[in-house]
Amino acid sequence: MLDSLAALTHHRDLDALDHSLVLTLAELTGARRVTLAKCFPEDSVLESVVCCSPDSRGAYHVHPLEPERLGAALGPVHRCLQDMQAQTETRNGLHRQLVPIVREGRAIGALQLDSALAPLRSRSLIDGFARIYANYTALLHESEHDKLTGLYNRRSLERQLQRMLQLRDRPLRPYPLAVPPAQEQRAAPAGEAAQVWLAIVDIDHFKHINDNFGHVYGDEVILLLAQQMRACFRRGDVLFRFGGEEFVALFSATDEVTVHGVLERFRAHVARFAFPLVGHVTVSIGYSRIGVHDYPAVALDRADQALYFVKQHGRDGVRGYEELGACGELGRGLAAGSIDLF
Ligand SMILES: Nc1nc2c(ncn2[C@@H]2O[C@H](COP(=O)(O)OP(=O)(O)OP(=O)(O)O)[C@@H](O)[C@H]2O)c(=O)[nH]1
Repeated sequence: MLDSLAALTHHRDLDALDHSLVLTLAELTGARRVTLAKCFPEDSVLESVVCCSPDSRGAYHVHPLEPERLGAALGPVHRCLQDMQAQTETRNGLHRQLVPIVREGRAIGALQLDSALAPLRSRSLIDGFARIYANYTALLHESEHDKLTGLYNRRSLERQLQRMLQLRDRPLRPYPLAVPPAQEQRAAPAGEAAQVWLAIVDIDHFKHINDNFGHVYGDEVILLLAQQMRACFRRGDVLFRFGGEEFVALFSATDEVTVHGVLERFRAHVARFAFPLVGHVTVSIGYSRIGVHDYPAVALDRADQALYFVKQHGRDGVRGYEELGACGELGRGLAAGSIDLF
C-alpha cells in the first residue's frame, strides 16, 4: 500500500497521476472497473473521464473516455458530484461505490468502483485515495497557477502545449453545453484537423494605470482582465498569466480567419468593458500558429514579434505573425520583442 502511495505521488503530471490512481485502486481491490471523472469546479461540467478495467487474461488497462459520448452512463457520477455524497448500489450482483473528490469545499470529481466483491474493505480504500488525490492535486494546482488570477503560470506552458499538440489531430467537436454563438464557429466538421495557436495579450499603457491609480487598482485590472479572458475564450482553451500585465492563450482552431475573429472579439470586448475607477483599458494581441515540432520559445517569439508590431502601430489591435509575414510587414524596423523567452 505504501509503495502504491509513493508511486502515485511521484507523478507531477496530472494525466499520469489520473492513470496511476485508477490502476492502483483497481489492482488493490480487484475491481471490475475503476473510473475517475473530473469536472470543472465552477459548474460541475465533466472535463475528463479515465477508466481502468481488466482484459480477458485479467491484466488491467487504462482508457481515457470522452465525457460527451458517455451520456446517461454518467448519471450516477453527476448525482454524486451534485450531492457531494458517497453513494453505493448493488445491481445484478455488481456493487458500485461512488465517492466525491472534494477540494476546498467543491467537488472536483468522483471516483467510481464497480466490483463483484462486497464493498467492505474497498470502501475505506476508495475514501482514502479520494482524499489523497484531492490534497495532492491541490499542491500541483498551486505550483502551476498564478496566485492573483488563478490562470496557469508561465512554468506550465511547456506541459500544456504538449497536451494540446497531442490533442491536435482529433477533430474539434462542440462542447456539450451551450456556448456563446460566436464561440461555436470553432467547432470544425468531423475529420477537419485543428491547429494550435498561441496568442500573447498585453495591457496597453499599464504603467500609467499603476502610476495614476496605484498598484492595488493595477492588480484589480489584471484580475478583471483574467476574468474577461475566461468568459470570452472556450472552456478547453488554456490561459496563462505570464507575469506582469502579460497573458498567453493556447487554443485550437482550423484556420487563421477564425483565430483572428476570436482574438478580435476579445480585444473589442475589453475595449468596451468598464473597469472600476480606471475606466477603459485596451489590449494589444500578437499570435502565431504552433507547429508540432516548434519549441514553446519559438512560438512565443513569433507571437511576440506580432505583438510588438501592434504596439508600434497604435496598440489596441490584433495581428498574426503569419499574416504579417505574408504581407511583408514583418522585419520592417522590428526590434526584438518584449517578452522574456527563458
Ligand atoms: N499592479 C501591478 N503592476 C505590475 C505587476 N507586474 C508588473 N507591473 C507593472 O506593469 C508595468 C508595465 O509597464 P511597461 O512594460 O512599460 O508596459 P506598458 O506601460 O503597459 O506599456 P505598453 O506595453 O508599451 O503599452 C510596470 O510599471 C510594472 O511595474 C503586477 O503584478 N501588478
